[in-house]
Amino acid sequence: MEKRLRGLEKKIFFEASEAPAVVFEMKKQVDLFREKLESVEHLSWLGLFKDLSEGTPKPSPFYHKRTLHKTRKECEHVREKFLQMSSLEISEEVRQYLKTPTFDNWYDFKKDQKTHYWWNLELLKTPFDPAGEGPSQQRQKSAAAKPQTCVSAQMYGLIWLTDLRTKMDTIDLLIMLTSAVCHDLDHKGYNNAYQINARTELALRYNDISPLENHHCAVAFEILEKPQNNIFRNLPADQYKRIREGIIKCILATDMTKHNEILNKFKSILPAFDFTNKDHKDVLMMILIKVSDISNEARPMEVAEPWLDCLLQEFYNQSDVEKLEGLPVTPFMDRDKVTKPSSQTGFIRFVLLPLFIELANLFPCLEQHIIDPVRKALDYYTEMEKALEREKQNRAQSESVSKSKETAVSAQSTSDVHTDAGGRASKQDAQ
Ligand SMILES: Nc1nc2c(ncn2[C@@H]2O[C@@H]3COP(=O)(O)O[C@H]3[C@H]2O)c(=O)[nH]1
Ligand SMILES: [Zn+2]
Repeated sequence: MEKRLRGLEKKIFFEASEAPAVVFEMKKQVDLFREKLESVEHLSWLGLFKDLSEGTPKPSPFYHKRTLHKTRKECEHVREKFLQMSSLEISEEVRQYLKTPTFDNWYDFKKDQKTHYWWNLELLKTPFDPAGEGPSQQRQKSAAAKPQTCVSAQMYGLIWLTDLRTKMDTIDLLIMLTSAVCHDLDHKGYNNAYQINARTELALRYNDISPLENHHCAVAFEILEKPQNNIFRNLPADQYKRIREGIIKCILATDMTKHNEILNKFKSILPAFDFTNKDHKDVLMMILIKVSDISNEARPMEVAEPWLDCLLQEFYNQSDVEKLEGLPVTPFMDRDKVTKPSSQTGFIRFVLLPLFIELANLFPCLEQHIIDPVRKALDYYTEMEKALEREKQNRAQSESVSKSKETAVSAQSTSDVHTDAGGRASKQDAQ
């Protein structure tokens, strides 16, 4: 928003040489909004919260183009929180709740004494980074920060709902859960298309091949390389190799440009799906992380919608930056082309449902948990889309009515002038 405002301001300066009062008013509002984000602790998952007493420096406007490193003090602070949480006992009630796909990431867990530390989002802001100086999660700096919790919780829920513990090895489950936690580490808030078009450091490093996903994965292993972080350090080498291979496969599968390829592979093996076949299991693992990754609409509306608003902000922000930097504009992110309902009806019809339906072919029990809520969301956004369309038509109609009224009034006054002048002229002629 700030960038957009700065762009508009530049344009106005060019055209009017002085910015009108409304621009200053908007700037004031943006400052107030930023202040709120920086000072309200429960919004800290957005990554803008500043503990002013510690005097945290402001991120540079080009923070998304470089990698941030935590200071030792920040790392110690996170480690302390991590240790506090690790020693917390989780009640049976919470355990059961976490097995359902209704996880509410907006819930203020701080109010709930039973879950106070465990779900303190501070941990989830920096998963697996209790002591090292690994790169932080940049996406937390973007408005659309998606706490890794949602995806990990969805994966955990899916494992329980489908009773995967009886069908797959524990190692496979460990791979899926770890991948879910790490799948968006240090997300830049700008997608691969942007990375490639803007020739960012990541695109250069990974030769334009899934730059973000390669980065998320590399960051995960960079963190795990430190012995104090490495939760797999006691495993034999062959198992570690299998886990590393599995995590890389799962995280790379979250690149949405691979969506059709993976889904088609899954469809082709479905009729004879075999849980003892490694290739089949590998594809299923990729499908499960993909489902978890994009399953926001499977959550209750009051949980899903605020997250979607953040995602759209991220989209609009990227397309604004693309416009400002003269890069190709990603169409589904363009604020002039997409609205919330149009974005969702398209995404649900063409991406979500086709994927979820195939998974439910293998696990029919999922129908009620992930497909029914997504269909409801589709109805909701279809209605919203229609209402917006009606509103647009009404506005266009009333604008054209008022325009034709204006034309009629000006035509009338012109003809009055003419008649008046004509009248006087004929009077003069008579005289
Ligand atoms: N329009 C829309 N896109 C989504 C939704 N959920 C996930 N996505 C997209 O799917 C992508 C998955 O990877 P990312 O998290 O990087 O970015 C995500 C979004 O671009 C959704 O509900 N609506
Ligand atoms: Zn991602």
